[in-house]
Amino acid sequence: MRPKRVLVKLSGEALAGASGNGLDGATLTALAADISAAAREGVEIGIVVGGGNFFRGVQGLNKGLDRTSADSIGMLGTVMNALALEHAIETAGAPARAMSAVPMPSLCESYARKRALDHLSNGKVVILGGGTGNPYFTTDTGAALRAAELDCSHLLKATQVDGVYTADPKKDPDAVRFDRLTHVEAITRDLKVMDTAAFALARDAGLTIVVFSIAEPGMLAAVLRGEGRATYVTP
Ligand SMILES: Nc1ncnc2c1ncn2[C@@H]1O[C@H](COP(=O)(O)OP(=O)(O)OP(=O)(O)O)[C@@H](O)[C@H]1O
Ligand SMILES: O=c1ccn([C@@H]2O[C@H](COP(=O)(O)O)[C@@H](O)[C@H]2O)c(=O)[nH]1
Repeated sequence: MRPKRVLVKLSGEALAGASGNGLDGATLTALAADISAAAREGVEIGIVVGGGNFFRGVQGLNKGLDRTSADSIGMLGTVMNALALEHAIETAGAPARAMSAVPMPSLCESYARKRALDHLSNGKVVILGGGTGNPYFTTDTGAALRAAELDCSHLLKATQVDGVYTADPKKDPDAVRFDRLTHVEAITRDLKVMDTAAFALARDAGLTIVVFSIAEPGMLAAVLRGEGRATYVTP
């Protein structure tokens, strides 16, 4: 695979390193170095970053928050991650621009498709915070949406596991890994590595999803070369 433009869904939880919470400096630096190296190979890279290291909306429900407020807090977490990544990627040597789906102009640029496309074609890594900008969604769905509207050929899910399994491999030691499957199989088997809305949107947009572990250094560049351990979800 030598794509022109890709959308990476980067796990928020991965930014926390071993602590599992917030931002870990060494982890952020290592991820930024990988992203910057991949960008230097000439691929246009958009990133939708998750927020699992700060807050997921469902956690707020246990604290008595209503869903909309809880999701708003979750979206703010993803913008914090986008700002941290923007700085770390620029420090690693690639130009980067954070944009937020929730306008907060004193902190970063608001998301607009044509501006994002301009930044990408000018060689900037574009980091998209705020998911879709709406409650009741996830950053997986946001990633599928942005991949479709930014004309990306691939949605690369950079996460904590090395592919899609028959069940969550963190919980089920008997889970079996797929090298390849279709969007319809992922939906009908209810595989929770991404939510159903994200799989459905990716299927409708004809996007190939590549699921791989971002914990392994150099994996993003390897996946872009069509190498490395990953599961391919294809139409
Ligand atoms: N069938 C499955 N195959 C692979 N992983 C699965 C499966 N079912 C559940 N998972 C879990 O899904 C996780 C990825 O989902 P999720 O998007 O919630 O986390 P993330 O990538 O860390 O993003 P964030 O932290 O930003 O929310 C994996 O780490 C894995 O534990
Ligand atoms: O479009 C969106 C995207 C995200 N949220 C909220 O943010 C958190 C964190 O995102 P993850 O995808 O779980 O990493 C999510 O749980 C939602 O609460 C949102 O409301 N809308």
